[in-house]
Amino acid sequence: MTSQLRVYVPEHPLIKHWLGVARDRNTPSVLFKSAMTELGRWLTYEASRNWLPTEDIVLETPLAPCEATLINPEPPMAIVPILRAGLALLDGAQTLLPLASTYHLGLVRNEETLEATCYLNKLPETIDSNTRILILDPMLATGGSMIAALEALIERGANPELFRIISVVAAHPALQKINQYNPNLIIYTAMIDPDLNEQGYIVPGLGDAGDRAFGTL
Ligand SMILES: O=P(O)(O)OC[C@H]1O[C@H](OP(=O)(O)OP(=O)(O)O)[C@H](O)[C@@H]1O
Ligand SMILES: O=c1cc[nH]c(=O)[nH]1
Ligand SMILES: [Mg+2]
Repeated sequence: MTSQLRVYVPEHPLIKHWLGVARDRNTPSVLFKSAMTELGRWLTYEASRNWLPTEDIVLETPLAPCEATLINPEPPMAIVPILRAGLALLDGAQTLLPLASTYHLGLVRNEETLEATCYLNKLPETIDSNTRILILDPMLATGGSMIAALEALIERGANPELFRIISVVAAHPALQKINQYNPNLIIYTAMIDPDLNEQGYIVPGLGDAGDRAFGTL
């Protein structure tokens, strides 16, 4: 059996609500940023369900011994926001993963060729292959930026089986390209949109997520 990219679109009213707010062209930048924070929070919540390491222990309540399951703080964990737009998801993700290191990766698409280039790389030179890595980028359009990020992580030793990708709108062309690159990856997104326009923007999408989050339209 050949493997296939797993793309989860959680059915949650809060995710639908904040996606609607983010898509609306009349949403001002400050509210757009709040919507992204909330989407970062709830998509991370969904993605962490079968991903966070736990340990079973026995503790003492005030009354008796009791079995409990706690988060195991030992295995390394990292969040990689893809700047700029991925930064808008970071606050929400960090509230759920306070022990994770944050490695910033700045990528920008050339507006004509749609090729991504890296202008900031705060990844460590080597990454422990046991590191769970949450990659944040709200927009998966052609998929070029995400693949550049995946390559940078994998060449430093990270294990893609421990990655979770968080996006807000994922377009079919990006999903096809990521599936070709590595069909074992797992993506959590608020929505899958069908296509891109001639400028490489997702339609209907939500516009330029970086510009909307940081008020640079
Ligand atoms: O799938 P792709 O075709 O690569 O497009 C998606 C990328 O484009 C946007 O970044 P942009 O280059 O606009 O930078 P910004 O986040 O700083 O606005 C977006 O935030 C993604 O990183
Ligand atoms: O629709 C798109 C595509 C790429 N980047 C964005 O911010 N929006
Ligand atoms: Mg942008």
